[in-house]
Amino acid sequence: MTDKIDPKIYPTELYLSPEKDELFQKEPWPKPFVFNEDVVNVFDNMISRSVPLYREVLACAAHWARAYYQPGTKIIDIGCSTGTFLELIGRFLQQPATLVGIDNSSPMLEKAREKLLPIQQIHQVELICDSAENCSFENSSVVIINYTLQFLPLQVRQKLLKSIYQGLVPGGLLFLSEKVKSPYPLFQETITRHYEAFKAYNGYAQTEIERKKEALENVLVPLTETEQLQMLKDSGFQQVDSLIKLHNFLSLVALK
Ligand SMILES: C[S@@+](CC[C@H](N)C(=O)[O-])C[C@H]1O[C@@H](n2cnc3c(N)ncnc32)[C@H](O)[C@@H]1O
Ligand SMILES: O=C(O)C(=O)C[C@]1(C(=O)O)C=C[C@@H](O)C=C1
Repeated sequence: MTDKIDPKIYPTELYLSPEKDELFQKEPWPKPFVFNEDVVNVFDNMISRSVPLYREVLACAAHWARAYYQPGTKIIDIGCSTGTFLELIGRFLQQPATLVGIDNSSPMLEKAREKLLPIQQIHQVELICDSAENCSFENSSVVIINYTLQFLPLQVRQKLLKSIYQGLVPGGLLFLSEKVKSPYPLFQETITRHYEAFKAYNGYAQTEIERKKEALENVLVPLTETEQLQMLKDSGFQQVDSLIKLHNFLSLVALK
């Protein structure tokens, strides 16, 4: 017999701060793009208006995290930003756990600390202000890395994925979301236009879209989906699958 279907397994309510992202409307805007205090103050609004299916991706990550979490191990969110995923999984998990957030931006972690106060009554929460490359992932059964690997230097990405693989317990899960690019220039052009229309639909003016695109050049460096999959396989993950893709944003799962 299959388990009873739990409607609560489909969480969609995220704890997002309402401050509107108007950063690229006037000088000075963050160029090159950086996760400084100005960005942090509007980050929840920025990411939820800039990443297609952001809510669905986090809900999906929470579902997979709950399914693969092993008692006595850690759930680690790399590039946890303001703690939105950790807050969601904290509400959603059925047993107390150790939830670890890693981010190298201290203003991000200040926001996260505030957001995560309520769930600390149930879970042990650890926030680490450091570069992911310097961290250990030992005794983790779930590692989430959403929209963060894309900001790391190319030569560091594979090393980080290998270190995550080493730290995961057997049966542990990696959930990875990234901005990707098409290997075909014509498709890339069409996808970009559609993505920019998505941003415009979410209230960004053309100038804001163009300024941010310029600010992100050489800061956010996307790979192709094939390259992402290969990197995961080369890091030791043998069972890798894609879950969500819209425009140039992709979510994958990989099992140890
Ligand atoms: C786009 S945000 C991630 C969004 C978040 N995962 C979410 O789903 O809401 C990228 C985050 O990665 C952090 N970051 C960038 N480089 C990092 C590194 N080398 N180590 C740790 N965190 C890093 C940034 O400070 C930022 O908070
Ligand atoms: O690619 C873009 O234009 C985006 O705005 C995407 C993106 C991301 O994927 O992280 C870039 C920077 C911010 O962190 C929020 C969203």
